[in-house]
Amino acid sequence: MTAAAATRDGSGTPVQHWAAPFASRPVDATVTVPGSKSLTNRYLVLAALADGPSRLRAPLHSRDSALMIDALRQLGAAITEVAGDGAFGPDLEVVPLPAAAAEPLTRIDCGLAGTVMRFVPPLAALRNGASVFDGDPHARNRPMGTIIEALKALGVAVSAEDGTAPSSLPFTVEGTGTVRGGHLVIDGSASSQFVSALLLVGARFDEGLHLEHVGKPVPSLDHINMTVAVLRGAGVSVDDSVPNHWVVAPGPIHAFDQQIEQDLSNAGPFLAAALATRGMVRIPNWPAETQQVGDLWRGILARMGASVTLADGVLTVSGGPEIKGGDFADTSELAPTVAALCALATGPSRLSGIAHLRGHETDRLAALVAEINRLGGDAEETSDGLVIRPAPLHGGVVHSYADHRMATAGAILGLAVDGVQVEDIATTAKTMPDFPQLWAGMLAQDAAMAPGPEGRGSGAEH
Ligand SMILES: O=C(O)C1=C[C@@H](OP(=O)(O)O)[C@@H](O)[C@H](O)C1
Ligand SMILES: C=C(OP(=O)(O)O)C(=O)O
Repeated sequence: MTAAAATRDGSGTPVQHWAAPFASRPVDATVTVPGSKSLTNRYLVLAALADGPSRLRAPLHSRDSALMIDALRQLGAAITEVAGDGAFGPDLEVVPLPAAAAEPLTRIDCGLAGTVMRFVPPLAALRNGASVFDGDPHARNRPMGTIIEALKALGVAVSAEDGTAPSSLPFTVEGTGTVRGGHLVIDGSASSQFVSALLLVGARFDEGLHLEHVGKPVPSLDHINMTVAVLRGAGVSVDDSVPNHWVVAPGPIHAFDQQIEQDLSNAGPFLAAALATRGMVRIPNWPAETQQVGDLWRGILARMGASVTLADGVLTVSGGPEIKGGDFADTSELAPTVAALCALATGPSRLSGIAHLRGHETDRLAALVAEINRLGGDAEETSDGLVIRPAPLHGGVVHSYADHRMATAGAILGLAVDGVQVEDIATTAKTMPDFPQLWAGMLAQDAAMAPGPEGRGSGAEH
């Protein structure tokens, strides 16, 4: 690792800084990124509930997928790594959860993974035993009330160790092996993952599930559409024809053999590098059709002034003479990357429809404002997003708040602003353990990185 400096975190532990490579010339690179977090963790859950053994080809191997694998193993699934063709690690074979015999208490570590803390508790309700859920310190701040209340409304006991009614981690799910299901009303406005979590298991409820959302709009609808698509692919009948209603018929979830698409959201920082350096980045194997929110990059980056083409499965993005600001609504998990580009834009930008980012890995709206402004930028929070105006940026430390997307946002800024250091780049392991190496590899293809006073240009952490 190129450790330019270190500060200490709240417990006094030194936190290393990563000297973000500064690009003295345009990048010109072809990049492949690891498998999709959202697809990997959905297919792992479905495989654990399926009617036979399943295989995931080219899945993501990262902290979030490892947490999901561990959680499903705790619940009784057998998951083994088998050699495959993926460039980023082995395939996975999954033997589903056994039928519900009485099982001893188990503990599930959710880390900071929203997919684990939201998707696994409903599964634990189908287990005949108690499961204790907890996670990283910040995980205890993430919204969980909707899933806890949903389970209780379904007749599943959820308790806290001190006997109080929990509204966040930690809590215990007292599974009995079966859930009746039926009509369930929730408020899914704090996270689409509440809806996805319940839909993923709904077919295994005795009466299936008619899920109804009431309240402010559910965010990140692309992720719910992804859930519906993977369920249908496994033979589950889902009716989503009425807005805010999803009807999952009871029945088997069929075992599958599934290739996992690369993570198009994580392709974002690399595509952003084309704009930040006025260069060109190509991503092969871009799916022709996908439910991933990252497919929105094609429109977003074009509106920011890039030339974007998708031909023969290769997405090519070329940066223009300037990065254009604009209005960007409902960018979901893409927002930190969009915000980093907006901080480099020549005109003002407004990001909206992302109030729920306050409940992500960190309060992303506050974190983006603090870190962009720390580098001399001009960002402010609105009720449901951000306003970012052009301002000359200077070097400094970008804090990552244990948030992988804050760290990669810092890397993007560092391409265009000399002297940026990113605190705790290793936090990118949440969804992309190889990020420092992939970033360095992208830049090495250009072989024109500016050597700087603190070892600029190596970029990789070892
Ligand atoms: O279901 C999923 O895989 C995800 C849903 C979204 O959550 P929110 O609806 O909380 O934004 C997204 O931001 C997250 O990164 C992944
Ligand atoms: C919000 C995110 O993650 P999680 O799945 O933990 O909610 C994210 O990856 O941007």
